Amino acid sequence: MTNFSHLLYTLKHVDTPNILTPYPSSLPINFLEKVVQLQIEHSEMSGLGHSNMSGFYTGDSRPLFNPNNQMELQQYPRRSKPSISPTLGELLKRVEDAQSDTSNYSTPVHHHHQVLELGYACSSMPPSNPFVLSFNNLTYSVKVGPKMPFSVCGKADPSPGSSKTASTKVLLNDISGEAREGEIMAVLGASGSGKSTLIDALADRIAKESLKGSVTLNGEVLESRLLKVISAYVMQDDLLFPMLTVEETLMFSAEFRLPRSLSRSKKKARVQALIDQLGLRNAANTVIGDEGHRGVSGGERRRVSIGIDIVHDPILLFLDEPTSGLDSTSAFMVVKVLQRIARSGSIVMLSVHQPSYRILTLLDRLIFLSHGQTVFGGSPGSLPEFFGQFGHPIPENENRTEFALDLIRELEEAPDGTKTLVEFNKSWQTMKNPMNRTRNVSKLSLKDAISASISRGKLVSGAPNNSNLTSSVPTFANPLWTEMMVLSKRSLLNAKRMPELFGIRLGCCSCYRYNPGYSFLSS
Ligand SMILES: Nc1ncnc2c1ncn2[C@@H]1O[C@H](COP(=O)(O)OP(=O)(O)OP(=O)(O)O)[C@@H](O)[C@H]1O
Repeated sequence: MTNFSHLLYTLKHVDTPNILTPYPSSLPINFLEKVVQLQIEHSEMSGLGHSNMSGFYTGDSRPLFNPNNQMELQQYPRRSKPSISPTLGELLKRVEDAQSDTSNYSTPVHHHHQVLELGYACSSMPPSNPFVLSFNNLTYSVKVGPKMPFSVCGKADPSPGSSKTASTKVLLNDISGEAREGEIMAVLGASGSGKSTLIDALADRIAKESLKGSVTLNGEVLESRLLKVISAYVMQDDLLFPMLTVEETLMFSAEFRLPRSLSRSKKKARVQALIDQLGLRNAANTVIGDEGHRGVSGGERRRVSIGIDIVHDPILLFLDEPTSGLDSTSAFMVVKVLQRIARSGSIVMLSVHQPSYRILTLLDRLIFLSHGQTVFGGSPGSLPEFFGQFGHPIPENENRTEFALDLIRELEEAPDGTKTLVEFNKSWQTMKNPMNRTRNVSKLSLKDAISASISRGKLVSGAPNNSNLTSSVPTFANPLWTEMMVLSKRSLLNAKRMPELFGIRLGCCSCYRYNPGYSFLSS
């Protein structure tokens, strides 16, 4: 068996599919060495070695995939305590261990895998100080109405009353909540309720100056640069190259985002692992496709999009409507993958329009929005109690979220709107959790928590272990020329497989180039 097929074989037979690659997109080239150093320090401190592998298999032992690498849909999720899934570094370590076990014992094999020698034994137990993302009193408003006063050369139109009728639209109004490592928090609400705006606000994708309130991770305000390194944002639209296969697409992402110091074979191994984790084994060699070319299904496409963004195993994962446009089975599979990502030590925040009952069972916390205000915040299990006490008990056998969303819509049409529900939610929150604002129980500082996370195999930060995280987070994993090369190679490969499109583009470029020149000459 070749090394590569052995890797695949082993991946199929390890107990969990949660295989994420632990290198962030924005790591410096020397980051790897820092991680190695940290890992060595960690293993020295904990005294852990290969012999501790046995403890590694505890936690959620339910397989996500069946032996044929299809996503296991029959195993209907039971609501239980969040379990821990190993990180990609841990899984690859297993693979490499398995490889060395089956190799010739008399020949010492020197795998250069110290990068992957993470504190894997830690995964057998949940981290005692998980990451806690808190957002408090988030308020965001924009100016709407007539255009900004006409400005010439940066000077505003001084005519009186030119901006008199401009009004302010509040998109988020005093939103608070808390999301924890290992959990999926879902933002629900009707169209236009502010779901995407909230996700954007948390992901630092709207102007900080216009956003009031605070977003903290483990009690510390998140700097934009640090957030970039430890988070990923998956957009609603899948912007993929149609003529690349799933495997090629993920490989280009790995080459782009993972540091140059990581060998190509390791990147390949990570992509293979990611393919299994995303349940894309059967589609690995299928092209993405578009209107003119048959390709992967919508659900597979969405999972490829997610894979591209999580190739670096982020701590925070934001997704804007990851299930939109998918049938219920595909949507469930996407959220199931997200649950595994969360269980590996991430916080997953997503917006969702109307989750099915099955999807609801995968979500840990919900926030319902109405016109930018919170009308419910809590676990899916507390929905019946909440609406029961509000005087609108959810009938048995009724989809809880559908009921809640229908009721919210009805209230929105009433003269008083959702005011009573907003007020009721506030008093409910105070009653259920009087210490709401101080529930951040993580005793670790953000820097230590990130270091601990790295030592578990989630290589999430480009910051050195012993430096000021917020001031020295580097931005890019690879130099510009490497990125340019990867992007060009990707475009060329796609164009080569679509010669007709390539010809049209070439024709257009020639026209654009020669037309102005010809006009200039003839004038
Ligand atoms: N820059 C802006 N200026 C004015 N209004 C805006 C701006 N951005 C968003 N809005 C409005 O804010 C409201 C919330 O938008 P948002 O996209 O967050 O809603 P949503 O709940 O995600 O909707 P959907 O489910 O349809 O995506 C909408 O009414 C939208 O029109």
